[in-house]
Amino acid sequence: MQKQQLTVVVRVRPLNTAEKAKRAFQCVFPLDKKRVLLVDPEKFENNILRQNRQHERKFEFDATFGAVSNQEDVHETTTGPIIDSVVQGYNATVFAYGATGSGKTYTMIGTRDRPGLMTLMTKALYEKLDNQYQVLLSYMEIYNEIIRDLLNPTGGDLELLEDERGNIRVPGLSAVKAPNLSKIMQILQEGNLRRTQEETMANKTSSRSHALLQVMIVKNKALHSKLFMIDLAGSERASNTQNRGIRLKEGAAINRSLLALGNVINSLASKTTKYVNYRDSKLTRLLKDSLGGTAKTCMIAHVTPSSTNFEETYNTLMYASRAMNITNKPIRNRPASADQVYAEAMTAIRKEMGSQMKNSSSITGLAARNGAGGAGLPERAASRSRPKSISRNGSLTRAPQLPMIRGRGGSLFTQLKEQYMTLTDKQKRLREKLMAINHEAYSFEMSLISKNAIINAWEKHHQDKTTESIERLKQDGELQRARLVELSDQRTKVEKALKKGAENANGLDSRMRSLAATNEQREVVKLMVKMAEIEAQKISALSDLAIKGLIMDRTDTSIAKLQKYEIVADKLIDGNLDENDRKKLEEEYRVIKNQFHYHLLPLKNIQTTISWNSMLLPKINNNNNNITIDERLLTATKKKENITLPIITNGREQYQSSSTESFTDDDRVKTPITERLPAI
Ligand SMILES: Nc1ncnc2c1ncn2[C@@H]1O[C@H](COP(=O)(O)OP(=O)(O)OP(=O)(O)O)[C@@H](O)[C@H]1O
Repeated sequence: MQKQQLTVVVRVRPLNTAEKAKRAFQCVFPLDKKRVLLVDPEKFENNILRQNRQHERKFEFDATFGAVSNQEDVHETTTGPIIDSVVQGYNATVFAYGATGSGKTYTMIGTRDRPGLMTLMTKALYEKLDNQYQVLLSYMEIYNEIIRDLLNPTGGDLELLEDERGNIRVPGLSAVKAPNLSKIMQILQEGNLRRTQEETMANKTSSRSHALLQVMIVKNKALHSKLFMIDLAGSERASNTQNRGIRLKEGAAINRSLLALGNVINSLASKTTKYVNYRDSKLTRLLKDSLGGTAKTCMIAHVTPSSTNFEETYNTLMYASRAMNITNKPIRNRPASADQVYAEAMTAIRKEMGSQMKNSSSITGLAARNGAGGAGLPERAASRSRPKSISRNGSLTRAPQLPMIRGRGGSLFTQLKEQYMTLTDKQKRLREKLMAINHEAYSFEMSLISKNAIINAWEKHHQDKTTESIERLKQDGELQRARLVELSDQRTKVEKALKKGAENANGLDSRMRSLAATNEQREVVKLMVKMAEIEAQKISALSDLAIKGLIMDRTDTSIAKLQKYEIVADKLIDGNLDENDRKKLEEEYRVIKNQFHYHLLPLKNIQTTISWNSMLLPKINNNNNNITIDERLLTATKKKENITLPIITNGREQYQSSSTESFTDDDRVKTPITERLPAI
């Protein structure tokens, strides 16, 4: 188990009293150390939907734990070996997956009497590290794609940044030393109380967010290794189609991150995929340097044994079992992705080209043996010895001319072909790099536009005052600006290399065309050029998609900000507040209100923002360097921007008439929202 990169284990918790009261019975049975048996409780019922499903199914994992296994058993078998890797300097991630009430929090956090893996693993780390190492703990949650510090609840929403070495950072996230076990337990318990929770049918205190404990091991002031221990949100929420409103949004966010996590694990386990897309969710972006590479990953899938939860259990075991299959047979079981289809097509075409080239060289060889076009043979000699054949009208004619690749000319064509293919691969890698740079830069640009607008609006009206959130916006803005400068440099370099590569490819293309002596060779050249073009188009399309994804993220965040704004407005209206509290709340209200409005600005500005994609597909994109956003997206954005925000006057919420709201975007930047707010 130690050598694998991805370990998948399953834990089945005991049947609880509520389940027993409902006369639920056990439908999952651990068979031995690795296998579990799932029995369909509706076995004897005549359910048409289940007729084709197996009634009993065995699943095999790296380990299984039943009701009699305790926290130490799980730790010793599963996560204990991971600690050794972390001590050696490798990053690692352990995550608990499963439906609500299946025991994820119990395994990861546990109780005071039965501490979970977060405590046991941290304790094991302490025992193995000497005093030249420092251990720092951070505890955060991701709820609806928003990161919050669970150790500092007043810290607001946190951003994700990636430095030039690819290290992921969350500026503003607190990191504390935890000298002993009871302190770790205290941190976890307190943090957990701050987690977004809600009562579900299966669990009174169900966690609706992903909770991440990050343990950083520092040696000589440098990061030695990083360990993530994650209690994921319940997977059932992701698949519940009855959800509406907040639950629907919550489900969509959970679904998205669990799907993204699954995709990342798929790609990492595949031997053929070079590009791993971490960007689809905050969760995977955050884990970028702790999943993959030499990092160890362990998934602990959780199920309840209860017959009443059969569907969830079935889904969880299938998810875990897919992860297992990937580990054992990486290529065969991997779902076909666009990349894989492309890679396979490329291999097929290469093979085809290879055999075509072999044919042509064997013909050439024959021709050479016959003296036709043989090295050093004069053309006349070659034509003299051409074989003759009988024409339809019976007269003797010259046989069709054999390929005329002369000696060294034939091998030169092959060499050029090889060079062209190597260059195509190199261009592909450069384009992928450029795509990643574009994506990161674009998200920073959007974020900076709104940050600047909020700060300007604030400063115009409160020159002498500042708030914590404004300070944080400024600090984050500085970091983002610095990163943008770096990205811009990187982009210039990559673009230069791409341009040079394109020139070389053109040169090779013309030389190959002039050397191609047969239809087959001309066909090969055409195919290779076409393939290179398709490759460029594919990456360009992927890049546009990724940027559209960013825009969607942004609208999602704006909705979350609107919800926050509503909460503060409600407090202002309802609360029996004293003067101090009211003042504080009003300030917060203004900042959030500005945040909501200005957050949407970049979505409109985007049409005039120069695309960072210019070099991804020069031939097609050169005439139109702007990102084209599809109409639907713009209409959706417009609709959201037209939301009229209420004004709080004397503790009452009032809506402006539509005429006062009819300002242009430029007005909006110049005239901050605070200016249009009457004094409260
Ligand atoms: N292995 C176990 N042994 C004993 N009790 C357990 C075990 N696993 C879970 N439980 C109990 O089952 C209940 C639900 O567990 P828990 O809160 O850990 O579920 P969860 O998967 O984290 O749920 P949610 O996703 O809703 O947060 C808790 O009361 C917990 O103490």
